[in-house]
Amino acid sequence: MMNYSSRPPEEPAVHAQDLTVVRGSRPVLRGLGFTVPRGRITGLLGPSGCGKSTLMRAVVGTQAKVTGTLDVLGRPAGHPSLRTRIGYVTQAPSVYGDLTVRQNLDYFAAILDPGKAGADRRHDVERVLADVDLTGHADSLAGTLSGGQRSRVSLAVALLGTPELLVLDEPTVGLDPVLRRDLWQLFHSLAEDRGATLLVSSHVMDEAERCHRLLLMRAGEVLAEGAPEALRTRTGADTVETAFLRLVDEAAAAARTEESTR
Ligand SMILES: Nc1ncnc2c1ncn2[C@@H]1O[C@H](COP(=O)(O)OP(=O)(O)OP(=O)(O)O)[C@@H](O)[C@H]1O
Repeated sequence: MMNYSSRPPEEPAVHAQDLTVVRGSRPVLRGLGFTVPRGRITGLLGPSGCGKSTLMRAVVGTQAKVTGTLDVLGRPAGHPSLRTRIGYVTQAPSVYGDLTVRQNLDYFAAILDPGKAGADRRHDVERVLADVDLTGHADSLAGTLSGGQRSRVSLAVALLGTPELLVLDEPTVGLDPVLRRDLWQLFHSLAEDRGATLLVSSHVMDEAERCHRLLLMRAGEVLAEGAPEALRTRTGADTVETAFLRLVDEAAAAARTEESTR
């Protein structure tokens, strides 16, 4: 299988220090420090509005008013050389409804690498169709697909360039359990067989166990990072959801102590 990453695995794919993002007039990410290891699936988990999409936008270089350090694949986030090395799938599927699935992929493949020979491009399109299990729908108009199928077309677009880093914003939202399981299997095969790094956001805590590593976020801050098992052990919890709630309580208690000693 194709290997997506040629870098040593010990260098993190993403390294953030004192990362702050202001949206409107308000800081929505405040002094974050974290790493995303290469070749692993890192889950970005936290409640709605805690800043997951903002953090992902900062990583892919589309977010304004970012300060602090944010290095991605060894370059500052947003560096032009990163464009072809990162695949980004937003929450809103970005495909043309009046083109078939294959036409969408042909179109994006041509934009991504205009110089590529037609046969190689067709090979790429067939590969990503198989990856997201849409070969049987290749000639359907994208506009006639279900929401979950359209999301998978967006994911296929992101896979066209064999990116080293895939940033997926809530990719399993609204999918039935079978499709969710299949997508997680694909994520694992991308990481384990091809060496890709995945940063996947979710506000569903039961997806946490499917990740190698977690960044737990709340209100613009990273509460904790580590493997699901380590976070459960550290907090004496049975599930990541309970671990998260204990970490929230711990953070609130620490804030009260700090307040009372001022
Ligand atoms: N365009 C904007 N202008 C100002 N504030 C914004 C804007 N977009 C988002 N925000 C604020 O930034 C904060 C973080 O939003 P963000 O979309 O990153 O959260 P999220 O964790 O991804 O939420 P969800 O899970 O609902 O997608 C929220 O408080 C939100 O209100």
